[in-house]
Amino acid sequence: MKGKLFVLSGPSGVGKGTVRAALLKEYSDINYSVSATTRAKREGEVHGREYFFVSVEEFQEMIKNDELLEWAKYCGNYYGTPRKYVEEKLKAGEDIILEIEIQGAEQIRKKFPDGVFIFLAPPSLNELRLRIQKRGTEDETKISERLETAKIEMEKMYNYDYVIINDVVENAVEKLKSIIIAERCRIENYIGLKEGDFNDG
Ligand SMILES: Nc1nc2c(ncn2[C@@H]2O[C@H](COP(=O)(O)OP(=O)(O)O)[C@@H](O)[C@H]2O)c(=O)[nH]1
Ligand SMILES: Nc1ncnc2c1ncn2[C@@H]1O[C@H](COP(=O)(O)OP(=O)(O)O)[C@@H](O)[C@H]1O
Repeated sequence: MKGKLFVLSGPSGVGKGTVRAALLKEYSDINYSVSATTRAKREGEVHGREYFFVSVEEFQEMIKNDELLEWAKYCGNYYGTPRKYVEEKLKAGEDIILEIEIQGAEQIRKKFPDGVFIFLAPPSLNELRLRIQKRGTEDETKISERLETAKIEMEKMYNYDYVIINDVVENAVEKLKSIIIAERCRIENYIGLKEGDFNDG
């Protein structure tokens, strides 16, 4: 069985990282694709764990060499998904989750129409501002920029397969798990398999 591609998207500060980390604690059989970025490393971030932190030149080289499945410029920095890891895992029958912004998700949708696209939405824009402020990783100018971007991003919600409103983290994680369980049970996954091939417990 080919692996499934899950794409978690939504505005900055909505809680994608928080929800994804909680999911991965429980679902060790989902692989997280670490992105490349040109943005400055935040305190506590580790190269190869949160991101592969690269220079603009290195990022452009990756684009040129077709090493990225998708990439986007977001609030002044480049972000992209390394192709090799994702392709290898899917081919090996393992599931992958991408946590990316909206423009990147649109590119992935074109390349992987069978992917599962999940939009994480804030309870309100005001709550979104509070979350970004509380996280304390951006100054006021950057926060305003992200909030302006968020307004445009919210309009894209209807292009997704699922919407999860991240009111309480535990509830959002439960919903994400339910989506993953349901998607793994789809009849399409079993077409062409023989009884002896059923191995998902
Ligand atoms: N298109 C794309 N977006 C990404 C990728 N990696 C991260 N992002 C998104 O880029 C945006 C900014 O990320 P970041 O600077 O880490 O801020 P944060 O998500 O608010 O913590 C977020 O919406 C991320 O989900 C990627 O590989 N491709
Ligand atoms: N459901 C929630 N309720 C309250 N705060 C949350 C919730 N989900 C995430 N947060 C907080 O909001 C901030 C942004 O979350 P984060 O996961 O970094 O968002 P993103 O990855 O989408 O930018 C963090 O400080 C996080 O602890």
